[in-house]
Amino acid sequence: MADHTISRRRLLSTAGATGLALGAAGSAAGYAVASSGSSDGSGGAGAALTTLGADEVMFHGKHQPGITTPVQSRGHLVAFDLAAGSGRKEAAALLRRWSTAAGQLMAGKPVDGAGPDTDIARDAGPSALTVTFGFGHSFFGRTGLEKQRPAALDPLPDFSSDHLDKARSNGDLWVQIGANDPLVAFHALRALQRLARPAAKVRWQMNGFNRSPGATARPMTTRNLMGQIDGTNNPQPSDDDFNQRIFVPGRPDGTDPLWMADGSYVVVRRIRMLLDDWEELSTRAQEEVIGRRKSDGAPLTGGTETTEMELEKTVRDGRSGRDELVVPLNAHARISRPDQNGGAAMLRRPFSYHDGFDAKGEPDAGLLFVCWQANPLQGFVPVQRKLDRGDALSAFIRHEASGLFAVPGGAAAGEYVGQRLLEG
Ligand SMILES: C=CC1=C(C)c2cc3[nH]c(cc4nc(cc5[nH]c(cc1n2)c(C)c5CCC(=O)O)C(CCC(=O)O)=C4C)c(C)c3C=C
Ligand SMILES: [Fe+2]
Repeated sequence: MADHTISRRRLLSTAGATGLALGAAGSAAGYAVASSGSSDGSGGAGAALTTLGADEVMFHGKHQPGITTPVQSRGHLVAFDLAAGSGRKEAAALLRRWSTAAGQLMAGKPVDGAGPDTDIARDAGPSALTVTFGFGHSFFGRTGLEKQRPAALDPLPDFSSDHLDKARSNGDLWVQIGANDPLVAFHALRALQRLARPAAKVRWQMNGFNRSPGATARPMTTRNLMGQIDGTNNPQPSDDDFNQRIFVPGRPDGTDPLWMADGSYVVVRRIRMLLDDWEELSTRAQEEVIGRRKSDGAPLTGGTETTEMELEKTVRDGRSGRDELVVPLNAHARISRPDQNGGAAMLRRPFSYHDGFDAKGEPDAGLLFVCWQANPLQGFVPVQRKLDRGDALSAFIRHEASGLFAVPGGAAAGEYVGQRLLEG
């Protein structure tokens, strides 16, 4: 996380009054320093860009950006299919174009690979933009690279509660864009879509959001559209087994092909929330569905958000006179735990979405569930199998689209993402 992010705020503040360094940083980054004077103290001529626009994430690195990067307030998930006649050569050229553009975009620079820059992000800083690329199962057949297809990309099993739309699922290539500014995010989306031509075209696209940084008095875990604090018990980079759980080893042990070194597998699910039904429940009933308090995310057994859940704690039920578990057996946060799933764990990094209201007036809204793991068979799959069988939350959600993608390690300077696969 920290190794990817440098704060331009810090860069600009240490540049001090020299002007030269500030100007150099500003022009190298391709964003303008505010030039309009103001008499109300809100920012005068030459005021530095010191808000969240200045945050920059590095494109080159061991892992691709957008995995351990703090989740941004705006996200675009896009799948592309290679065009008829496009094979390995065209795919390699596309990944090269995309990687060059991603590096420019993440540095806040204009992109000119598909004609002049659109100017959509002009005046803005990089705003913590990240661009992440992945390969779907179908990519390998299209490019004659079947032998390089990881076993971990085998299609996910069917789950009994699935209502999947095939047209909005899977795809040859996957791109995740995240930024803390909607114009910066759309600028990247448009640039990458233009650069895809004529090799590939959009198969599906989903737009998501999270809370804006600075919207709360202190940094907090974000809330989802059911109003719950969501993300509390994610694996932390400081955990001893974090890398082992989330990333393919730097020297794959034979389970994964070499080109997946330092990569990860991402499962993407568009999960609609049945909000009209959910909002009929009392707060207490909603809390029992999850097993945590809505107000502060603490387990129902007490404490604060980070207090360990007491799975065996009981309370005497006034009506039946029996001792009942405080956290019900089918509570979502109980049954999704690693210790209830043979150690299976994943890094959840979702965006909320809202695509308007349907003919019945119900919101088409929910979670673009994005989770990362070294192996989906030791992450998403066993947990979703368990949830599919008996999650109290199931009555209030519907899985509508699904994707599984292999996300290779980060590109070194001068390299493009996937080069070891496409030129190996
Ligand atoms: C298969 C994996 C999971 C799906 C699909 C999923 C959907 C989903 N989850 C919420 C809300 C919450 N989930 C919480 C915890 C949690 N969820 C999963 C997995 C899936 N969730 C895991 C592994 C965990 C962590 C369990 C643990 O170790 O404690 C929580 C509690 C707070 C937290 O830890 O984040 C909430 C709230 C929704 C709304 C949803 C689908 C729309
Ligand atoms: Fe969950």
